[in-house]
Amino acid sequence: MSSDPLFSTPGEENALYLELTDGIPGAIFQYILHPDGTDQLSYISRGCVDLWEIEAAELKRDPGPLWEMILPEDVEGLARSIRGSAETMTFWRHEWRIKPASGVVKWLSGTGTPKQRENGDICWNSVIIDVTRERQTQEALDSFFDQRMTMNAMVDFEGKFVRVNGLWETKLGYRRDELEGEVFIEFVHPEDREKTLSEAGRVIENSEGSSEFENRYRHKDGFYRWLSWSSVTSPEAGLIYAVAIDVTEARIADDKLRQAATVFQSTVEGVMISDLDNRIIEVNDAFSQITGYTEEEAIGKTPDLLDSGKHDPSFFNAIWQSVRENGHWRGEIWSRRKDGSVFPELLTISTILNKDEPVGYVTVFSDISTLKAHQEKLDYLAHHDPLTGLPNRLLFNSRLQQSIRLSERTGRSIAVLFIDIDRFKNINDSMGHPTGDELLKHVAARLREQLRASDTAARLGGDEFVVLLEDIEGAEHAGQVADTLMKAFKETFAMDGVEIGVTVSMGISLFPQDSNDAAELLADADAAMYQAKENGRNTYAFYSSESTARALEYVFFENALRRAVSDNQLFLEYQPQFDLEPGKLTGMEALIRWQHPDKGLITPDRFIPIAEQNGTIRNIGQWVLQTACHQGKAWLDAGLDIGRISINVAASQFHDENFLAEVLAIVDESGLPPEHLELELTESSFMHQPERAIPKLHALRERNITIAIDDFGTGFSSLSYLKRLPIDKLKIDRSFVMDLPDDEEDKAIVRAIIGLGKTLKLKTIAEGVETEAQVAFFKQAKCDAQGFYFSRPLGTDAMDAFLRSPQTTTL
Ligand SMILES: Nc1nc2c(ncn2[C@@H]2O[C@@H]3COP(=O)(O)O[C@H]4[C@@H](O)[C@H](n5cnc6c(=O)[nH]c(N)nc65)O[C@@H]4COP(=O)(O)O[C@H]3[C@H]2O)c(=O)[nH]1
Repeated sequence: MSSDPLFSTPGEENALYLELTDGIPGAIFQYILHPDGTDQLSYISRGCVDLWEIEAAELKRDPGPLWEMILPEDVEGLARSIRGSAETMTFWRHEWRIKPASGVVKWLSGTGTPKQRENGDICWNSVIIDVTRERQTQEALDSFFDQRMTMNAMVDFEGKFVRVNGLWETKLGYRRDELEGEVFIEFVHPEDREKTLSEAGRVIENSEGSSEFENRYRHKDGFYRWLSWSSVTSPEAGLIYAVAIDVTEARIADDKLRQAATVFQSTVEGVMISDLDNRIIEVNDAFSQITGYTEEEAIGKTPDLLDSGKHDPSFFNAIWQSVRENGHWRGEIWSRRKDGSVFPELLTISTILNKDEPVGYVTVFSDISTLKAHQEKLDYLAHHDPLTGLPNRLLFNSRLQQSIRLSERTGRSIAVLFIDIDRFKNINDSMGHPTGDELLKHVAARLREQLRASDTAARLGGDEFVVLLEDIEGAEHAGQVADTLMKAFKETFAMDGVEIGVTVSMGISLFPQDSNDAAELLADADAAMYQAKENGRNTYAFYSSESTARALEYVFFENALRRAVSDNQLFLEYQPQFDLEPGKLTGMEALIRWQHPDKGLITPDRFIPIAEQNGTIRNIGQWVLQTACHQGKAWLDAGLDIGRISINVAASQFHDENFLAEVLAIVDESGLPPEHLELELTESSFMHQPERAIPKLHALRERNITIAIDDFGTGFSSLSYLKRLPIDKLKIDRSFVMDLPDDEEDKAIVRAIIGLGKTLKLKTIAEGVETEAQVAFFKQAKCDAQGFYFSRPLGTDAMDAFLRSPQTTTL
C-alpha cells in the first residue's frame, strides 16, 4: 500500500479504504491460490453480505462456502477460468451463478489481475459484482432477437452479417453459420442491390432515422422471396439492426389483384360481381357498354335488371341450381339492354369462394348477336340449297330422322317421295344451264305450293327433289299427294316468254311399312323412282308391291265407288240378333255388300273407309238407309216380326249437318215405324264433339229411333259422357267376344261392360258369337247376342225365309 499525501495518517488512510471498499457496489476481495491447489481468502469487503448473504467473519478466510453456493454446472467453468488466468498470468474475467441462502439465483461477474508471490502463491485482487439484472436484460434481448415472428439481423458497417435469428433458415434455407460473417448484399436480388445499398448508406449516415423498404433475397434453392425491411443504426456499436418480414405471398396476391383489376377493366366481356343475395356490387366498363347501364345504375340491383322476359322462372331456377351444385353455369341467354333491345349473350356464372365458402358470384358475358346472326346464316347455308332455297340433303335427313322418332311414338305413317324431272338433261343441254337452273327454281316453287306447311320439300342435287310427308294415313294418302303433284306438273312453266312443260317420275317409300331407317327410306324411294322411270316415266311407283296394290286399290275404289250406287252394285245382307233368355229374335243388323262386276264381292271393311275419305259415304249411307227402311216396311207389311233393323252409321256420315234431316225424311218416306229402326254409331262419332252430337241423338230418340254404340270398348269413351248420352244399347266388340269364355281378361272386360249397361239402364248385345260356350256365357249374363252361331248375314231372300220359318223367331 503506497502512502499518499492526501492522507494525513496511515490509520486515516486505512479507514478511508475500508469505507470505500464497503461502500462500492459488489465485493472486493483478495483471493490466493496456493501452489498445492488449495485456496484462501485473505480479504473480503462487506459487500459479501449483499452478494453471498454471508458475513465476512463467517468465512474465516475460507472460500469453501462461496464455492458451495455456485450452481453445479458453473463450478467447472469458474475453476477453469481461474486456472487459466493463473497459468497465463493474464487478467481474469468470468461470470457465473450462485444460489445463496435466500434461494434466489444471482449472476456474478468477477475481474482481477493475478500477481505471483515469492512463495509461489498467486494472488488476485478482485472485484465481484452482481450482474443478474444485466444478464436478465441480455437474455430478454437475446430471446427477443431470436423470436421467430420477424427475420432479425445485425449487420456491421462493412456490410457483414454479425448475427441473424433462426427464421432466416426457415424462410431462406440458410443456417446461421452460413450467413454470419457473409456480406449481406450478396444475397440480395441483383436488381434490388443498388436500392438496398443506398438505403443502408442512408441509415448509417442518419443514425437518428430508420429505413423501411422492400427487396428480394435469394433462397438457398435459388428463388427469391420478398422481404420488407425496417432498420436502425447504432453508431456506437457500429451495427445496423434490421428487422424483416416475408411479404412474398402478399406481393403475389397484390400482383394478382393488380392483374385481375387490369383484366376486369380492360376485358371486352361484361363482368358483374354480385354478393350472395345476388345484389350487384361491381361491374366493369364493358358491362356498361354492352347493357347501357352505368356502374351507379347497376350497383345494388339484382341481375333482374337485364331480364329479357324471354325465359320462364324454371330456366333461371335450373341455372342457379347448377351454380349451387357445380359452382358454375355456362350457356346462352337472352338479356335486355337499358334501351329495351333484347340480345343474346354467352354467359358464365361462377361462385366466388373464400376458403371454400361461397361469398358471391362473378358473371362474365359477351354479346353474341353478331355471332348468332353469322351462325344462323352459316346454318342456313349449311342446310339449304342455294339455288332453290329448299332444304338440302342434310336438313332433309335430319327432319326425316326426327319425324321417324316422332311417328314411332304416335304410330302414324310417313312417306318419302323421290322426284326426278324426266329428261331434264335434254332441257339443260338444249336450252342452256341458266334456263335449267331457272326451271329448277320454278319446280321447287311449284312443289312448295302443293304441299302442306308441315311437309318438307328438299333438293338433293341436280334435278332430284324429295318430299317428306308426315302424319299420313298410309299408302293411299301418299298416292293421293303423288297424284296431286303429277297434276300440278301438267301445267307448263312460263320462263322468259317460253313455255316449258315437264313431267316427273316419283318413287314412294313408307314408314313403317318399308323401313324405319332414314337412309333406307330415301334409298327405297330412289329405287321406286327408277321403277317409275321404267314404267314409262310421268308416273309414280311405290317401293313395296303391297303399297302399290293399296294405292292402286285406293285409286280404283275412289273412282268405282262413285258409280257403285248408280250402277246398282250395292246390296244389303241382314244378320239376326237375339235375346237369349227366353231366346227370341229382337232384330237384325243390315250389312252392306258391294258386288263389283270385275272385282267380285267386296266387304265393307275395304271400301267404307275410302268412302268416308272421298265423301261418297253420304250417298252410300242414304242408299243403305232407304233400302233397309223399305225392306223393313215390306216385311212388316207381310206380317213378319222383324224387331228392329239396325243400320251402321259412319262417323263422318253422322257429323254431316244434313244427317238428321235426311234420316227422318227417309224414315217418313219409307213408312217404317221409327221404333223399328236402330242406328249403330261408333264411340268416335260423339266422343270428339259430344256437345254437337247430343242434340242430334235427342232428336232421334224423340222419334223413337234406338241408338246403339257399336264396337263398344275399343274406343276411349269417357264414362261421364256416357251417362249423359241419350243412348239405348252397347254393342260389345267382337274382339272381346272371340276368346270367350276362356280368356279371363276378356271375360272381366265383357262382364264390366254388361255391368255398366245395367247400371246405366242400357241394353247390351254381343257381336261375333260363334260357340255354344259363348251363347251360354251371354245367356247367363243376360246379354243379347248376334253371330255366326245363330246365322251368318243373309241376303234379302234368305232373311225373308228365315223370318218366315217358325223356329227362328224363338231359339
Ligand atoms: N268372324 C265373325 N264375324 C261376324 C260374326 N257375326 C257377324 N260378323 C261380322 O262382323 C261385322 C259386324 O259388323 P260391324 O261390327 O258393325 O262392322 C261393320 C261395320 O262397321 C261396317 N259396315 C257394314 N255395313 C255398313 C253400312 O251399311 N254402313 C256403314 N257405315 N258401315 C258398315 O263394316 C264392318 C264390317 O262388316 P262385315 O264385313 O259385314 O262384318 C260384320 C259381320 O259380318 C261372327 O260370328 N264371326
